[in-house]
Amino acid sequence: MRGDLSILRGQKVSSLTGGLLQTRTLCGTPLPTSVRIVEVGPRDGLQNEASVVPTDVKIELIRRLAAAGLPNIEITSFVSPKWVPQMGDHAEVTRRVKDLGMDHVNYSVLTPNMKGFEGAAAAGATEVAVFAAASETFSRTNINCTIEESLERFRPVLRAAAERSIAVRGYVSCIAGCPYEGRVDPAAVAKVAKALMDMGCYEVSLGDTIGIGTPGDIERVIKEVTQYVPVEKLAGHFHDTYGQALVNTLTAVKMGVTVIDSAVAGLGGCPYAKGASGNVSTEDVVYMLHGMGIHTGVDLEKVLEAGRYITGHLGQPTQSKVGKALAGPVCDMKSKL
Ligand SMILES: CC(C)(COP(=O)([O-])OP(=O)([O-])OC[C@H]1O[C@@H](n2cnc3c(N)ncnc32)[C@H](O)[C@@H]1OP(=O)([O-])[O-])[C@@H](O)C(=O)NCCC(=O)NCCSC(=O)C[C@@](C)(O)CC(=O)[O-]
Repeated sequence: MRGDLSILRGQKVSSLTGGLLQTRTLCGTPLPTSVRIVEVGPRDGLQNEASVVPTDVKIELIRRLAAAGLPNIEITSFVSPKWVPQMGDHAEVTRRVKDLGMDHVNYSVLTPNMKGFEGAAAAGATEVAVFAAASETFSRTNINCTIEESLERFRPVLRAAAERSIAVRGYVSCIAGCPYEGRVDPAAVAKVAKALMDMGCYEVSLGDTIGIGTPGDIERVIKEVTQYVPVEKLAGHFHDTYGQALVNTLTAVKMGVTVIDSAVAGLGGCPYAKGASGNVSTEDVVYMLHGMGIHTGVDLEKVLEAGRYITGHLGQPTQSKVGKALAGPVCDMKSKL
């Protein structure tokens, strides 16, 4: 028997963009009224799985996430199938989401260079994401070029995207630490974030790729980055390797970040950051935000169902604390709350 989630349902936001009107507080800190969640499970979640998930399963997962009200879903990446075979069906996934009839959703795909962008555009992508890093060694390991070279590769992508009215999001990886270089200077993060904004990204997601940062680190990085990029243009992307992802999410939200990346069932990881665990789970983020009266427009029960669907397929337990709690005896307590 599952707990009664009815009090969490139906918290629709009138606008699916991040809320700027701050009416709630936490320990005296104003909080946003709404947060936009970017679901990265189908891409970040499945790129690191040992086996390649069948395209039909990916499409069904995306359908369920869209039906849960998630406004943004990152569905795949147009990278080399030799490097990341798990995303080798990128063109088919991109084409098939259009048949789902979920017009309220922005579907985005990763594109590291013009070859990726051309493939994405040919498959009908309407939003792409370019991804850089704040660490040289991670950049070389992940995308086989220096940070500067990666930015040079992105410029024509941004130009071509503008010509075709395709929106471009930017990522900066390793904002708190690098698996090869250790601690990363917030100034290095700010430099890359500013470069991505200057070339036309509509938003930059700050990725704690290896989940090593604590709230103090996240505060320092956001303070540094917001000297150059307005906080409304930032998203937080936190992995949970050290159990800090949810508290780092809260730290970002308290600092005014109103866009949070998360993955259903806490799936995720980067093939070039071995040992890093999944993203903060969408279920846990939605539970926390709704509990604080912050709207997301997401139906928690439906995300939980999507989580059960994909973990059932993968034969793995969910990494979502809420998912685990509601599958166990705690659910009886929850229904009495
Ligand atoms: C970036 C490349 C492609 C450069 O790879 P490369 O080998 O340097 O590229 P190249 O230009 O030298 O070309 C070599 C071969 O790759 C092909 N190629 C070239 N570009 C593409 C492309 N776009 N799509 C498909 N194929 C491509 C190209 O056609 C050629 O094919 P060949 O002649 O050998 O048959 C490669 O390094 C790669 O695919 N890397 C994988 C990167 C990746 O997917 N990483 C995981 C996602 S990032 C992440 O998870 C972090 C994030 C975003 O979540 C945020 C966070 O948590 O921090």
